Amino acid sequence: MTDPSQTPLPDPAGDTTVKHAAWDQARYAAHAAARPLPPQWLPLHETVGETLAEAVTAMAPVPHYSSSAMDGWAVRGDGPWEIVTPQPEEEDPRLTWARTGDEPLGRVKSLGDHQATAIVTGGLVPEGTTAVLRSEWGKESEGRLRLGDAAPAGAPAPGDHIRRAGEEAAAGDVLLSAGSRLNPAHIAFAAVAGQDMLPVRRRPRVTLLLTGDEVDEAGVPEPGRVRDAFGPQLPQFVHLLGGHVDAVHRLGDDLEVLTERLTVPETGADSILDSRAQLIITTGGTGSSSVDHLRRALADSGAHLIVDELALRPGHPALLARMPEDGPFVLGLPGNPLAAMTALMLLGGPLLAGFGGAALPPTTTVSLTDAVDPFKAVRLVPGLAAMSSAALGADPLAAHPWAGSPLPSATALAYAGASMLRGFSQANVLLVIPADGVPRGGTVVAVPLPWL
Ligand SMILES: Nc1nc2c(c(=O)[nH]1)N[C@H]1C(S)=C(S)[C@@H](COP(=O)(O)OP(=O)(O)OC[C@H]3O[C@@H](n4cnc5c(N)ncnc54)[C@H](O)[C@@H]3O)O[C@H]1N2
Ligand code: MOO
Repeated sequence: MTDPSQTPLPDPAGDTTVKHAAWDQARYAAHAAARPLPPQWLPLHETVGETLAEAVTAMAPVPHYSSSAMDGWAVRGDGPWEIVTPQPEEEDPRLTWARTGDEPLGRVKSLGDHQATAIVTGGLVPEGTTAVLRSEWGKESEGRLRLGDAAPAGAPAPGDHIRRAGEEAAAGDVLLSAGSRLNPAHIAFAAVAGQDMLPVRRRPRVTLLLTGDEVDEAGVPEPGRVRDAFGPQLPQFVHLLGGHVDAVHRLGDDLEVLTERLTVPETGADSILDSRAQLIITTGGTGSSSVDHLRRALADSGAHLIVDELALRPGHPALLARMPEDGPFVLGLPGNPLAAMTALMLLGGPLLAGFGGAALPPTTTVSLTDAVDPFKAVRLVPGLAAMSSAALGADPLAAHPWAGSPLPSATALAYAGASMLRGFSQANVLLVIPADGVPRGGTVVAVPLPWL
């Protein structure tokens, strides 16, 4: 396999800056920088799509009582059976006294030999019940129940149509494991197992600062202006990576405004140093022109640079910093749209996973359907891989390097310039293409996009 980075990984505890980080150094340093936030308990209906922080166990046996699976009769022993009916609750005279006559009379609590009592699906079976006879197979007359003509020989077999308490799970059984991405089926099962709230990974609060005087929010812009590629999608992209965007500010290109936004003290409803914001993502202004102010604003505010530029294209001016005194992290995404997306994947994804206490998001290995030309630097190229998310985390080369199983194939997509989105719009991975290029059939690392 062609591995473009043989450089040592940074010390996560170090106070150093990784300059010109290789793709894997960037991921590692960003992941190691975040301290996991404590899990958050949410009501069941708010947990779909969230990641379970701890295993979920059954609060009680599932099902928690033995019940009938059919409408019919609970019976004990062989027929014919004497039909018994519910009697008033004699122990409590107030219940008998208050009855109007139409109300149900409680239930038959136990059956003697050759007794039966009517039961509906889901009904609690009386003690001593040996089977449930479904309504189609029984015939009632003069207080007795017999097998009808439709009943097969031997019906009902012992245990027929009884859902036994605990047959699905015992109390304390692990039903869902930590790290599961919760779907509606998980929630339904947790509910019947008696859970009301689930512990999920906390999503760090993210503030977006979108810079650029030339950016329009709608329509087709005049020449010289650009349509905003970030505002409409970055909150959702951040959500897919494990964060929650709760504030978006558009700043234009102004050093003072940017510095103020990065450093306003923790007062006022509009503050971005509000204790809820763990990460500030900026777009644009990472360069060194007269209208690019991010680096200056960070230096003026005493921020520490964790990653200073990436040794690849597009995305090279990206940075990851931290405001002083354990303030928020600052992820500086370049203004070029594809450069911003590659930097978000290499720095933002791992950082947000680290906040959630999750492992570094896996990469995988793919084999290229076509050759890719050399370039002056390592490139991240949008790619379309013939694989599903099920294959992730099970990189065939990493798991079984000796097995020689076929790798998923991937195609490097065209329109992959730093300012372009056409290739990215068709991609499900970012391919790490070494500067030497790759021959047809060559293997490369693929960084899965969160919609793979
Ligand atoms: N002399 C040099 N110039 C540039 C270099 C360099 O090394 N030397 N690097 C180039 C690379 S690579 C990148 S990436 C960009 C970095 O740009 P900035 O982060 O400073 O971003 P801006 O200058 O503000 O904008 C760049 C480009 O992106 C467009 N942009 C900005 N915001 C948006 C948005 N919300 N939606 C769509 N497009 C946006 C902006 O209009 C510019 O076209 O610098 C290169 N230059
Ligand atoms: O590296 Mo720039 O970030 O090519 O787009």
